Amino acid sequence: MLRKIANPARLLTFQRTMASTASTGPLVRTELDSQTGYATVILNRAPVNSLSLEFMAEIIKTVDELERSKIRGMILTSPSSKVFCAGLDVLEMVNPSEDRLRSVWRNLQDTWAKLYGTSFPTVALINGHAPAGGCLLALTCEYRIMCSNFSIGLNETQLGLAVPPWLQKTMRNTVGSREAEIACIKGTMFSSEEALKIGLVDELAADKGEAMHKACNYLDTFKNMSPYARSATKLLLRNKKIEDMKRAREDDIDRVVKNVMNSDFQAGLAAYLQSLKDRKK
Ligand SMILES: CCCCC/C=C\C/C=C\CC/C=C/CC(=O)SCCNC(=O)CCNC(=O)[C@H](O)C(C)(C)COP(=O)(O)OP(=O)(O)OC[C@H]1O[C@@H](n2cnc3c(N)ncnc32)[C@H](O)[C@@H]1OP(=O)(O)O
Repeated sequence: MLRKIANPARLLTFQRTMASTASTGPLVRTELDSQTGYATVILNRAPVNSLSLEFMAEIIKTVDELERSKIRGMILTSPSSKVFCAGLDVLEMVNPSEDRLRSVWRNLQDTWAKLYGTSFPTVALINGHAPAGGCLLALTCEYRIMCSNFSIGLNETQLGLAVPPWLQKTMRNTVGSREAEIACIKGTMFSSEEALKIGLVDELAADKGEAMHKACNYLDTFKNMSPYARSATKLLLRNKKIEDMKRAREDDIDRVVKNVMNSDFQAGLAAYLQSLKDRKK
């Protein structure tokens, strides 16, 4: 839970330390298997794949390129041994300029929409923790395979954030209304095993190798199917939700701006950032 913080100077130290953490190589790497036509998309923003404005722009660009390349399937994963994606870059929420905050939120909406509406089949290979925005990325995929001993969930309320309607709906479609309602309100983080039990993930794997094997198995189920029939059906199932999000997107952005610019939220966020640092001591 969030605590109030008395000393804003501690927050500045945290900001500097996190901003100095650089990724090596491109923010998103893609490996294409020319035999199968499957692309592995590797989220590559060290140390925890937190979603900054620029990182989300790269993800969107990558999906656009994959659509143009007519791939047969996508596996979304991380090079880390511990973290799939740690959610939004929390620094994007620390005293942001309103313009940047609006752009961040717009990019998050677009990242969700782009991944949710791909014509090709998608698998999330969740080889590490996936809180908040990390769970969002996994939920956009058609199928989720998670390695054991990690956690996943929409823990936004624990951070003082409301879960937007379009994300609530995605969760509802995946785990059912009752589980989604309780999980979103409480901000529950599920262990891999619990996530399997409620249907938040479809399969577990002992390690990344096994998860990759299972991911290819899922994609192989479409090998002899007309890509047109497959994608048309998927888009008929999903397009309305994307259109609904787009129709309400300005209200959604206004709500987030109000939420994040609020001084109580900023105080709570400072305490949360400090608690992340303290965990390491
Ligand atoms: C901008 C507008 C936002 C408005 C939002 C409004 C509504 C949103 C509602 C729903 C939509 C979806 C959006 C959700 C919001 C979010 O995603 S908020 C982020 C939530 N994520 C977390 O709370 C995760 C926090 N991190 C952890 O729990 C752990 O780091 C981990 C992921 C479990 C990994 O643990 P591990 O021990 O391996 O690593 P460390 O903890 O040592 O972390 C390494 C390093 O990375 C920094 N870091 C961790 N998480 C983040 C992050 N999300 N953003 C930026 N940086 C992060 C951490 O501080 C360490 O840094 P160092 O001390 O400098 O080494």
